[in-house]
Amino acid sequence: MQVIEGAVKLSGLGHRFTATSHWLYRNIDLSIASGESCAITGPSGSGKSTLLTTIAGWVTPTEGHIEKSISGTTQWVFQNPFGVPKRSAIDQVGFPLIARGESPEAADLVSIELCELVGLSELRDGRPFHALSGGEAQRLMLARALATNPAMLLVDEPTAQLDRASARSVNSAISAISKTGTVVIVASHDPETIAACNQFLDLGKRSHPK
Ligand SMILES: Nc1ncnc2c1ncn2[C@@H]1O[C@H](COP(=O)(O)OP(=O)(O)OP(=O)(O)O)[C@@H](O)[C@H]1O
Repeated sequence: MQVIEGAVKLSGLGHRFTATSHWLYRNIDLSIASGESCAITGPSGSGKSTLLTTIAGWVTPTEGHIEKSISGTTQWVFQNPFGVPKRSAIDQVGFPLIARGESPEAADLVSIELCELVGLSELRDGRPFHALSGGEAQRLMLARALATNPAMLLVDEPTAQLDRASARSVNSAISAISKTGTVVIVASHDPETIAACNQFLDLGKRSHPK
């Protein structure tokens, strides 16, 4: 896979939804280089998803700024895997490539390579999406997000619905993905996801100045 150079840098980032509401977070300085991963952790309501959407560019921060010296798309992977139940799992990974005009054969080759990266080589057997376990389906979502070679991958609570063994397989996949050169940022409560990342930001351990 192509290695993408650059970084995502947050400087003095702070957010509150209205001028009178409390600050979710302030004074966040963070730099995540291509090939690195960062876990954003903290209790429910501490602002993890808000920070992810701000990094994606969907929410304008109340203060501070975000500099992205990466070129390429941003992809999201959400907590609940979704796919077309009766289509083969491999096909789901290749959809974004076919949508871009790649041939089915070329899309299959990339899909198989990406499935191997996330520990799903066995999906070559053509099994349908509905036959996957929760952990397999979540890793398939990671593979699909990678199909368009994104510069940044945002992942929201990838192991929240999984047992420990499945969660571990997803955490290994996240670790493998960041090594391909994508900036990976994961919102998570899972200590093993946090340990699988190069750095972490704990929103629960920050003060909330007025
Ligand atoms: N658009 C919005 N307008 C006003 N308040 C919002 C908005 N979006 C989120 N909030 C509030 O901001 C706080 C942080 O929400 P957020 O979803 O970022 O937290 P979180 O840490 O991701 O929580 P969880 O772990 O439960 O997913 C919550 O109190 C939420 O209700």
